[in-house]
Amino acid sequence: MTDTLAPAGPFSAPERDAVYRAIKTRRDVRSQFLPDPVSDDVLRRLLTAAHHAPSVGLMQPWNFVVIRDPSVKAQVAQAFSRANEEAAAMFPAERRALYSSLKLQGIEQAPVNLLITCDRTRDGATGLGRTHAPDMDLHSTVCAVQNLWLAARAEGVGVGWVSIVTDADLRGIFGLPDHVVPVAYLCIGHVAELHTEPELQVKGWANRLPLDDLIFTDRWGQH
Ligand SMILES: Cc1cc2c(cc1C)N(C[C@H](O)[C@H](O)[C@H](O)COP(=O)(O)O)c1[nH]c(=O)[nH]c(=O)c1N2
Repeated sequence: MTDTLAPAGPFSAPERDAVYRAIKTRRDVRSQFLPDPVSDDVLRRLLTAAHHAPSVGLMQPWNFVVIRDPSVKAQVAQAFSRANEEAAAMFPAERRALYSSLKLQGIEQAPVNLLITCDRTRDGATGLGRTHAPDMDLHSTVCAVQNLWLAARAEGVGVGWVSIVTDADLRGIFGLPDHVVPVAYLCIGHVAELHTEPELQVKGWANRLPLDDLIFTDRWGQH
């Protein structure tokens, strides 16, 4: 392949603002999905964004299972309900009521669901960059999720990540072979409004931590 270099200076101010706007106004969506269909063109752009994520050794371990069939969504919704009941029981009583009041998925409301998987064998047992860090394929797949999530914000499309479901249920519903790991189950649909702060913050579950508390210098724990 011919090697070409492209200019790599900073974006123009409006372009830069747009990138930071997508980052800051992206939200996890559970309730705001509109019923409008997500066109094949939009979905293709989102999947293209995901597919341009960095990956260890250029492994590209992801696959994208696009789900529109209501009967498949219903199976995932049932799996969520089972796991969510178990989850609620794990919290101390004073947190349990708040937990149970939270809406934590939009599986059946969202027109499209997407399962993003990681094929752990795509690059052999030890691809470049995984010889001593075998989980880098999973981390790469998460990079793809985040690319999609930000691209979706720019498209006016909301994304909600549902992880309150067992791997075993996802494996069974989607027929995943053993070497394929379910990484992200996403609910996707157009949105007209988004919370300006994380919904879990609005509802009193958790707060964004001060950035300066999280920055260390030269050594973990050293401010
Ligand atoms: C790996 C992973 C897994 C989940 C999530 C996120 C991520 C990164 N989030 C969304 C999460 O609650 C949300 O990102 C934070 O509360 C911050 O809010 P915003 O994303 O900024 O709106 C999430 N939300 C939810 O309602 N049900 C869920 O099962 C999950 N699971």
